[in-house]
Amino acid sequence: MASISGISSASPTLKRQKPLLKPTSLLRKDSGSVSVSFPARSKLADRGFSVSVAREISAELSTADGAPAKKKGLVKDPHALWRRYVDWLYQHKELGLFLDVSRVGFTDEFVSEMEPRFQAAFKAMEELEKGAIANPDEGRMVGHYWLRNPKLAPNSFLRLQIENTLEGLLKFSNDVVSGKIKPPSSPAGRFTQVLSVGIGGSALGPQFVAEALAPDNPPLKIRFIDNTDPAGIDHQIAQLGLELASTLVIVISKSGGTPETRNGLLEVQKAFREAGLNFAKQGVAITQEGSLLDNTARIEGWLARFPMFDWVGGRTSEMSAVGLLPAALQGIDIEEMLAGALLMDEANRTTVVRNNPAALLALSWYWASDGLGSKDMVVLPYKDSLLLFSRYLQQLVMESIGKEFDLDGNRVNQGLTVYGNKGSTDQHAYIQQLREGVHNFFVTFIEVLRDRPPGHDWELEPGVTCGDYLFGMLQGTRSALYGNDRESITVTVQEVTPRSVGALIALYERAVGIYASLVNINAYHQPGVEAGKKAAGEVLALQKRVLAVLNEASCKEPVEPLTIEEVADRCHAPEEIEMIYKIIAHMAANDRALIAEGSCGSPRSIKVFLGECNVDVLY
Ligand SMILES: O=P(O)(O)OC[C@H]1O[C@](O)(CO)[C@@H](O)[C@@H]1O
Repeated sequence: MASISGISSASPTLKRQKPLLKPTSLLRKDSGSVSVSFPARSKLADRGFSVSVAREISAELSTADGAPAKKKGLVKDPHALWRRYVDWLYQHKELGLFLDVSRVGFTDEFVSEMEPRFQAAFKAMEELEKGAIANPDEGRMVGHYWLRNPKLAPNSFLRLQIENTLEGLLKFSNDVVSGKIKPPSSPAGRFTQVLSVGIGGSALGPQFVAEALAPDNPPLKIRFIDNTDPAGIDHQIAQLGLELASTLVIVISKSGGTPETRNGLLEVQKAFREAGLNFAKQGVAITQEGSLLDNTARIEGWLARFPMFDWVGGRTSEMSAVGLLPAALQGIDIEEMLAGALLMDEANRTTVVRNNPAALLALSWYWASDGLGSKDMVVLPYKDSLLLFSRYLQQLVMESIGKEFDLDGNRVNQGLTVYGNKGSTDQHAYIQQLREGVHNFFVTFIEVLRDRPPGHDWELEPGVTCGDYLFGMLQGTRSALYGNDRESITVTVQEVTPRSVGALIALYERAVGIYASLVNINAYHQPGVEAGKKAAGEVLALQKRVLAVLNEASCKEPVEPLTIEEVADRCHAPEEIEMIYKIIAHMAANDRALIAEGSCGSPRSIKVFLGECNVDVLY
């Protein structure tokens, strides 16, 4: 199998004992002085990849007079700043997209120092696009770039898979929208609603795109179940009401075994049964071939199944069936989304950093956060329809970059925190802190030049429209933050269209990939989330033991209420007493356990039993 040149595929766990280099004094950029020293220089420095190298670059970059480059501070002279703006402004003519990194303070020396690392990242990206095992821990190729340009796929089998899936989902969505494919027993005579069941990468892209691009009156309206919260699920089903009969349920899960999604499916199927509806005739699965979900859908004869490919990660799946099918059903032009992404990918293939928008983003992130995630990325789109972009980017960036080990097995605890909502709304919330409070962030403004469709604008005061205010708020905040040494990036698009949204997604997917190479981590796996899933499984297993113990005591004559200590002892899990208390408190809050004595506020006082004895499970 191919592997990316220059990147070791060694298992991270093999070398985890390596000591972490710790700065002996703090890096203080804000105070205008940088003071960092290290107990030892990393052996990896020469390899041009590791986090310790990032620290060294931050610390050692020198100007002609020997002062650290970062000590220079931000350019403030208006003429020099204008020159910097013009010099660094990136424009993608065809997409009408601009990227301004002039308000990030990287120096020319820094850019030169980073050049070899960028060239290595470009090489790695080239290998990835050719089909290298770019996700070594999972032994997987990483192929989301092929989705918008199937000719790039490393073999004709994969190319055909992509093309056939796209063709199939376009036909399916056309048939649903036109009413050729219809629900079996709806008075509407056609599907009117989509209920999407999925979580994480199987929800965030479709949610973002729906909010950004769905027309005011879509052919099918979309709702989401993206959690195992029973009340949230009930709310979605209740909102559908009688329209459940004309709801197309799309269950999305790459693995086909994610518990939250399975629970959502079971809850929806129950609602269908209770309404006397045949779920299979209204169910669609998007999952890997042969997964549990795929097999269920096949055996139960669901309306349709679409593949999720092994080589597409959840957080980069918006241009696969995961994102495209829900979008198409809402009347969104998915071919335009793909075209925008393709154009952006092409631009991101240049190996000249200043002409490569994704590289410019990665460069800015690296500078602003010292290649260590020392500053958070606040994403502020000044456009309501882009509200969910920050939430979408949160997963894309944090699940990709937030890693314990680098590709050489060194413990690095990398990350880049992303949060934000929208402007100017957030100016009336937390931007007070950004301007004046703790300096632990940089901002990305997303600017949309077109305020509203042509012909609808009016001046709400002489010479000023509503959109002018939005523009003014963005520019004012950018200036005010910079005036207080807060760095920012601005991405500008003409309009929020399928093409520009496709381009934005592709821009950030690539920036994440390049940044991951710069800091030498695997962007394409997520070992950390497994720990939480495993622990949740253990809690549920313990709950079953607690139930069995309570059931046995509750089947006695007379019923024997138990203290938490007694339950823990009888479960042979005295060390789990706190968790047992929480399990019992949760069951009591849901009327599944009854408190005979005491109250949950004082755990030692409780005596608990079950309202009913279940003789079938007595052991
Ligand atoms: O599509 P699936 O397999 O249900 O996974 C959903 C999400 O869960 C994660 O695996 C994290 O638990 C994400 O990476 C993924 O997008």
